[in-house]
Amino acid sequence: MPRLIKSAPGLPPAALADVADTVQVMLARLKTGGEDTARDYAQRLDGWTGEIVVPPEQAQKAGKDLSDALKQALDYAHDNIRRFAQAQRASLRDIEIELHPGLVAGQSSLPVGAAGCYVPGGRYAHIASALMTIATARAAGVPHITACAPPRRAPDGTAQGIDPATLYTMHLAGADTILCLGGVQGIAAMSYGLFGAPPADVLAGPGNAYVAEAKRQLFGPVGIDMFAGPTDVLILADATADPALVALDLAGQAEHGPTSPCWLITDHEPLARRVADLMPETCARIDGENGATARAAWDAMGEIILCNSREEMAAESDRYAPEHLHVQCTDLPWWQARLTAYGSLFLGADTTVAFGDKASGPNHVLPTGGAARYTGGLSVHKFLKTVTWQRATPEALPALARATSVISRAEGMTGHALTAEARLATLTPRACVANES
Ligand SMILES: NC(=O)c1ccc[n+]([C@@H]2O[C@H](COP(=O)([O-])OP(=O)(O)OC[C@H]3O[C@@H](n4cnc5c(N)ncnc54)[C@H](O)[C@@H]3O)[C@@H](O)[C@H]2O)c1
Ligand SMILES: [Zn+2]
Repeated sequence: MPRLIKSAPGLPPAALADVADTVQVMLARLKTGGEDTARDYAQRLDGWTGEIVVPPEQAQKAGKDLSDALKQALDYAHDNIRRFAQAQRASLRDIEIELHPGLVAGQSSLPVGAAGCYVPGGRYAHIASALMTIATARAAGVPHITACAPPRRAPDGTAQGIDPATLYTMHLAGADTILCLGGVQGIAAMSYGLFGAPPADVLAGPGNAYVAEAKRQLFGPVGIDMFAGPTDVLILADATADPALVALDLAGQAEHGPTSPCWLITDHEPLARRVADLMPETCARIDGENGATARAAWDAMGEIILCNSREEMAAESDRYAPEHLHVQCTDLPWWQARLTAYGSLFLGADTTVAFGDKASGPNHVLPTGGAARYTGGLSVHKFLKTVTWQRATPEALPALARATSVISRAEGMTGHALTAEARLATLTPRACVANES
């Protein structure tokens, strides 16, 4: 049986009901009040009274004050993320099959007409998120991409436009319309087609509880990538792992926020104890407020689980179904073959989760809170529809129409039977005989 070396006391029950109620009221107001209501929320919640639509020239110009090092890093990350998404798209092949003589059916992947990409920006400037959603929608072939991000606050509290690096990246990744709008009002503007953008068919991108709840409530008339909660990470480490590096990887991801779970599963008790000892000083290595955030997340949400074997470790990991799963053990092929529930897998001590968060290629928008049991992360597939088609010629009709007629009558659906039988009636006796023989 696995044993807890450090347990997670958790947080006081979150006011989730409040978020749901707030979002419901906001969406209803935004639906009727449109752009005026969106502007009103932008002012009230984010202090923003400037233009909502950012012209492409302004987005491009936002790059001029960025350092060359940042622009090169963004180009590197964009190239990896775009090429990974393009390879996903290329892996999808249309199919066509002759099921019977005269009966042909097929399947194609078609992009949605318009995507809405949310780029979060309240606490941090999530520059990489712009690449993850927009470049992926572009690779899927979506003809119109709207992207929104909240205005940032200057140190004196006054609202300014979208963070310049984020804005530049939204343009770089290929957004057609950029809105300076955050939270529920941003999601609603993209979904309802405000400010000149076409209404989104799919909404994608991470965000805080208000953003996630707005997407959840709008789902139905509009598609969403997934419902995302606080980010989480799980590290699997054996006796060969470096405790200092494991502690740093846990603390580094705990920086996301005080509600972000970070778990360590190991079969080596000295490692478990050493990491537990190292965590406070490791969190303190992270500058300023972020160090305190990581420490709060570790204290409330961090867990260390000691298992008796690697089989037990793998089973326990699958039960957690983490968003990010980092294996710092020997025999990586064994782990890759064995593990079945994760958003994205990071194989080996050299492959830190931050690589995937920022620059390596596979998407960082991933299922949280155990949702990796039933879904993977954001990919071109979320912007594509798998549609089917079929064509029947007279040669197929005797068998096909008869089967349809018999099943329809057995179901009591006479109208359906009649439509099938009418096709049989169009056949010349010769065709019928030819097909029956
Ligand atoms: N899993 C991932 O792939 C991933 C990547 C990047 C970011 N994230 C997540 O994105 C989130 C970013 O959150 P954030 O808050 O910093 O930025 P955000 O952009 O998601 O939210 C900011 C907006 O929240 C709205 N808001 C704030 N308080 C409100 C209130 N009381 N009522 C109504 N609306 C309110 C404001 O309109 C503001 O514009 C984090 O939870 C982070 O973990 C996840
Ligand atoms: Zn991260």
